Amino acid sequence: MSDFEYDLLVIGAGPAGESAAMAGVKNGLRVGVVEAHNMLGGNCAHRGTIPSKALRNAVKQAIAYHSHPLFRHIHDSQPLTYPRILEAASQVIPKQVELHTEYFTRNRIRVHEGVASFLAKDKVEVIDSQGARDVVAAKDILIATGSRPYRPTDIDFDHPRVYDSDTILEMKHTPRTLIVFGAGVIGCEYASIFSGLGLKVDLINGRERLLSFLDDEISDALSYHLRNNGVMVRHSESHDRLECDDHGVTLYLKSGKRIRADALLWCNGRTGNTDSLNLEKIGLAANHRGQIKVDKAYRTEIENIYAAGDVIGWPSLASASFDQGRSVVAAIQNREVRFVENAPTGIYTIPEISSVGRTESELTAAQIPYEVGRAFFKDTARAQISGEDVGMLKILFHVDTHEILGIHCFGAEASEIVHIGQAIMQQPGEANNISYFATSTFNYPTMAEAYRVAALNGLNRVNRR
Ligand SMILES: Cc1cc2nc3c(=O)[nH]c(=O)nc-3n(C[C@H](O)[C@H](O)[C@H](O)COP(=O)(O)OP(=O)(O)OC[C@H]3O[C@@H](n4cnc5c(N)ncnc54)[C@H](O)[C@@H]3O)c2cc1C
Ligand SMILES: NC(=O)c1ccc[n+]([C@@H]2O[C@H](COP(=O)([O-])OP(=O)(O)OC[C@H]3O[C@@H](n4cnc5c(N)ncnc54)[C@H](O)[C@@H]3O)[C@@H](O)[C@H]2O)c1
Repeated sequence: MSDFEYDLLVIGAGPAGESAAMAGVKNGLRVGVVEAHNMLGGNCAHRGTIPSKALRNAVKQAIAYHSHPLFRHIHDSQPLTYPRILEAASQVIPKQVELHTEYFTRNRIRVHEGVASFLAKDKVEVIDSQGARDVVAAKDILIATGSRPYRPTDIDFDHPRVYDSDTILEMKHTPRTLIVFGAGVIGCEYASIFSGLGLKVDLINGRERLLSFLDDEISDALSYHLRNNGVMVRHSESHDRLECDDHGVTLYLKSGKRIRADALLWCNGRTGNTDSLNLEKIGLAANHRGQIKVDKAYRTEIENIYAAGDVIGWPSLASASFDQGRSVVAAIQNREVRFVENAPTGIYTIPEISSVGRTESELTAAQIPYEVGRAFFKDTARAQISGEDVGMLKILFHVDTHEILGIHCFGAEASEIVHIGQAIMQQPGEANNISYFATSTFNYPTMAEAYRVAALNGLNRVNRR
């Protein structure tokens, strides 16, 4: 017996779950959603993408204000504290919740508030915070439960000076020094935020270079600018132990180094939210990172159960999750499914980074002859006017066909700028050609000018051969 019945039941109302629910309703399915949190938006809106981007924006505005000659005469006696920027940044969350709630209301999608766990392949129970229980049945079920920070057992996350990317959003003071352990995307973004706020930051990287999936030149630029902004980047390190006391933390690294700071932000990895789902009941297992394996139609090993978003692991992006959710509905309805790959990267460090397509190292390894066209932001009128002149756009293209193979950018608005190139790169056949940028007229002054400069730079190099 069940209390509710649907065509599609979505567990989790983050980007993957929400987009699947919307696509389901628009395509004629009866859709129900289960969400453990008492507000919509998922971890994306409450703990991940949105708060971290809002924090960064607040810090960037403060940096611009303090460094702009126009405001130099204004003396702000109040120091900029973390709680102050957190308060400013937090204002976006209720707006996000309102937006997401409106989507569900307008599309008349019922949201069951509570934690879902499987009773059978087509049935889940939902227990709410008061202990009330509903049984919900559906032909197809999507697991879109997202992820949370990975917490190794030897780190005391209950200590008031130890944070992860969730609890840092509750920090009530402004440390003077901070260790950011883990230099993945989250670690690099938070290192930028806190160094922008004036903290002395030690960024501990387990690998030999920062964000090694990036083009080497961009990764090197990030290291340079983080260091330039006061971040001490330490590569190839791993932790031995962490000692905490009333005044701070001491991190002992396996290399023998000992680093002392007022607080530690642990940013090393994420775990899929699968432990509450009772997957054993239906014969489904998650891997050691709590992630569920899917095929290219986002189907798990059980035919009517799908998974999307962070719970399936790579690429673990809100951008990809939105598209994966829609793809799940296409799969359920036997329409053509887009497996989401080649998502651009948009990394909100200071400076910002974005790229799409292949890197120089990948093209070299694949023995594809390419040429490089570069434009430096300092040489564009728009960047000179805005004063944000740190940055570069780099276009990689095939030396014979001029097909664009990769676009790599760092500097202000890089994550927007990359889309101009992406649009051309995704054109079929010969329409994907760097000459587009040399033969089109762009608004001036804009950052699109960088594409023209980079294209001409690259084509001139080919013509010199
Ligand atoms: C600090 C940080 C910054 C980030 N920045 C970016 C960025 O700039 N750009 C980008 O593209 N991505 C970014 N990401 C990644 C992005 O936030 C995630 O990829 C995205 O949120 C994943 O969406 P999702 O739908 O899988 O789930 P989530 O957003 O994780 O939501 C899952 C939902 O499922 C619910 N849930 C879990 N278990 C159950 C259960 N058993 N029953 C009912 N409900 C349940 C949870 O309450 C939650 O609301 C960032 C992540 C972090 C942590
Ligand atoms: N701007 C953005 O696009 C943005 C911003 C922040 C986060 N994110 C997404 O969030 C995800 C997580 O970011 P991140 O910085 O934590 O790291 P990451 O994926 O780079 O992981 C950091 C380190 O932790 C290890 N690790 C990961 N999960 C683990 C687990 N469960 N157990 C043990 N070790 C584990 C990894 O091997 C790696 O060495 C990324 O995949 C990223 O796509 C994106």
